[in-house]
Amino acid sequence: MKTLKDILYNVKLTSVSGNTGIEVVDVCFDSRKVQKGSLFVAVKGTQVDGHDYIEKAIKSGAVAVVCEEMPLLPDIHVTFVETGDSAAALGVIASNFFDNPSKKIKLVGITGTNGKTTTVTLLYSLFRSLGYNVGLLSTVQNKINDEVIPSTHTTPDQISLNALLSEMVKQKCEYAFMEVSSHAIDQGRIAGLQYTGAVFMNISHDHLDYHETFDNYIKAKKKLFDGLPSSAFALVNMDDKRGQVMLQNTRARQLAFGLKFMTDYKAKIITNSYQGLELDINGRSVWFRLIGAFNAYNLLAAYAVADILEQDVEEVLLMLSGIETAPGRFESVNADSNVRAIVDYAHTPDALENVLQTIDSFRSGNEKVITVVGCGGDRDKDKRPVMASIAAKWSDKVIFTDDNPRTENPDTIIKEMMGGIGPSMVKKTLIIRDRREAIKTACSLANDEDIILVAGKGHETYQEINGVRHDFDDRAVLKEMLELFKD
Ligand SMILES: CC(=O)N[C@H]1[C@@H](OP(=O)(O)OP(=O)(O)OC[C@H]2O[C@@H](n3ccc(=O)[nH]c3=O)[C@H](O)[C@@H]2O)O[C@H](CO)[C@@H](O)[C@@H]1O[C@H](C)C(=O)N[C@@H](C)C(=O)N[C@H](CCC(=O)O)C(=O)O
Ligand SMILES: Nc1ncnc2c1ncn2[C@@H]1O[C@H](COP(=O)(O)OP(=O)(O)OP(=O)(O)O)[C@@H](O)[C@H]1O
Ligand SMILES: N[C@H](CCC[C@H](N)C(=O)O)C(=O)O
Ligand SMILES: [Mg+2]
Repeated sequence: MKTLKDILYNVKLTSVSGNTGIEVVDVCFDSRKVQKGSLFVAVKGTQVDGHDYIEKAIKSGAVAVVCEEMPLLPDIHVTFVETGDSAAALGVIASNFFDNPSKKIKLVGITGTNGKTTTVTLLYSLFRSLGYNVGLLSTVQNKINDEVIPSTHTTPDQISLNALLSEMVKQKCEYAFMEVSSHAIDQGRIAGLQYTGAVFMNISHDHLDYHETFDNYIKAKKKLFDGLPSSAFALVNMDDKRGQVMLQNTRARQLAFGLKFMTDYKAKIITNSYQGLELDINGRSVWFRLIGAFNAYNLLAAYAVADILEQDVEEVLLMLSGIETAPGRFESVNADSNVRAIVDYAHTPDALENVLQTIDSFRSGNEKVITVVGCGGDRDKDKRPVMASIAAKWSDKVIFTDDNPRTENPDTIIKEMMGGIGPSMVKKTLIIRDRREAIKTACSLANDEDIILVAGKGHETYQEINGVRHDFDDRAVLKEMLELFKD
């Protein structure tokens, strides 16, 4: 059992009222989860202010409260701790509560608009095949060795994150590879963690609903590198013009990778086809199973991390060359059909353009490209017309459909997408809101050798409408429809 004093170690406090020697059984930032003996941390959120729930938390048994403003609550005999930043304090508290697991494992964080899941998944698989005990924290799933723990976020909250890392330590994991989202950095979810290294993949248009400006989005990502200790490494993609920006204020050892300039880790694409990628990496030529030029960056980043972590590079390349793509990332759907069908998680303009350009570069004759795509509700609205225009530009036929409308009116989302469709592109555009019907239509329109891309949901197995997740899997529906329309 820990005392409040133990778990406040290294937390920046502005004042304390009450006894810090009391025992704390649990740490909560949600009043609804408080039990007798909990510490409640009041965090200001995007929807509500956790400070409004302090009284409720105390009624439910909280023995101590961490907050940014002392509430005016008379006759309440709990300990109050004031801090300038509750979310950051929660990170440090959660680390202390779980005995600082990030100091007992080699933790590597990967950030970037696109490529995080792919790269952490490559690293997880690579280090497993090299014989290590490994943890994974990703959008698709969390893993502790071979055990799968479903993930709710790309980067979990402070408590879930440290609980997972602590379990990884218990299961003797030597390495943990985690995705670090910009939301997580901004919300203090990674505060208090000790990284062995961090990787920057790229930055492009996304999440402006949350960060409001692109500059804020860059600054959020940079904070990961600014917070690294001098013992860590900071590895950045030099082909992205913000790679250098990430390194500006870091104390960590600086390393770079890229395809365009001479850097520490350099790759050249020799062959890029549906069979995979042949790359020259630092002078060695190797075939990989992943498809698309963008995946050269993910493979190169994984290789660089493995080398920095002092793995045998020959063995690393051998193992990496056998690893499959992450679920829902340029995943081919195999059906008894002559149509080529791909499911991809492209939900940003850059990702969609990369995937469609890749498909375009593989065309050898008159095969048509049919794209089914939508944009998520309660997310960046500005990317909608841009994604629509990219989809139409690179496709012969494009079908706009629903993708997790959440609490928004799906017709409004599609209307905003249509804002990116000029008169010359209207005739190749169809609107079929029901995603199953949209995929069915794409399959009915496709002839032998044509290519169908279903973009935006990748590994997701649901369609979220008004808080309810209805079962839906692009891969399963696509397979079913391809078989329905096969010759
Ligand atoms: C917009 C956003 O990021 N929201 C995250 C945020 O919630 P919030 O700030 O909206 O919280 P809030 O509802 O305002 O509540 C504020 C505080 O009051 C507390 N509260 C609230 C109600 C109550 O009755 N009692 C109570 O104590 C809450 O527990 C919270 O501490 O903090 C919560 C706890 O960490 C997250 O679960 C939640 O993620 C929501 C569900 C979400 O959808 N987030 C997405 C956008 C996200 O984080 N995505 C990134 C990946 C993006 C990408 O890279 O593509 C991710 O890392 O997953
Ligand atoms: N290095 C890359 N550069 C640009 N686009 C990429 C890259 N890697 C993958 N993509 C595209 O982005 C999509 C998402 O990839 P991935 O899931 O690896 O990214 P992510 O950063 O984890 O995304 P999220 O923010 O949703 O967690 C892929 O399906 C592909 O279309
Ligand atoms: N991590 C991203 C995932 C987007 C996936 C897409 N299917 C959507 O729902 O918009 C987000 O939460 O913004
Ligand atoms: Mg991800």
